[in-house]
Amino acid sequence: MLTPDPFAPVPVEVVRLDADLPLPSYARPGDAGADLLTTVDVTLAPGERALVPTGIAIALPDGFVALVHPRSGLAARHGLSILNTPGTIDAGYRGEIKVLLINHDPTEAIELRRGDRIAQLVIQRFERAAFAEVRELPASVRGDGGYGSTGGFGHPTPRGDSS
Ligand SMILES: O=c1ccn([C@H]2C[C@H](O)[C@@H](COP(=O)(O)OP(=O)(O)OP(=O)(O)O)O2)c(=O)[nH]1
Ligand SMILES: [Mg+2]
Repeated sequence: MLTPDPFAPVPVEVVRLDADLPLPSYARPGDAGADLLTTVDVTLAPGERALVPTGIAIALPDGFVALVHPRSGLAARHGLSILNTPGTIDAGYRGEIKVLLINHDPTEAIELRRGDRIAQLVIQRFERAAFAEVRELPASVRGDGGYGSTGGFGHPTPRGDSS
């Protein structure tokens, strides 16, 4: 039986605004994230953020979104993250993809060089909601409990006992 290829690639048109740097690419087969590069040298002091250009602009098919995620290795080793993680690239956006990097390390600056891999782009399908106003929402087990209503690190506390 023919099974559909779950990894059939989604066609995405790309313009290289910086012709000397390569297209985004997947480091390993099956990876979800294609690495994005910085086109500029940038130094981030502890706590500092910067909007960093990647040199690419894309056109996603309708019904798809690209999400800009941090790279875990840079986060673990250097404290580098993305302030608005994940960044949302709308299908209709034709401008340069930029990454809002932030240095969470309390003491060390982070030095990035042009061509360094700073983030990864995950392409997904998404749903659009048809918002329908109602007077009252249907009942649910959770109700309006949130923000730790099930307890802390341990097992969830029984319902009605959030102390
Ligand atoms: O990390 C990001 C996030 C966004 N964008 C671009 C693509 C996206 O389609 C557009 C708008 O992003 P968003 O909707 O998150 O920002 P906003 O503050 O709501 O801006 P707008 O009013 O333009 O929607 O900016 C990036 O290049 N990088
Ligand atoms: Mg917006």
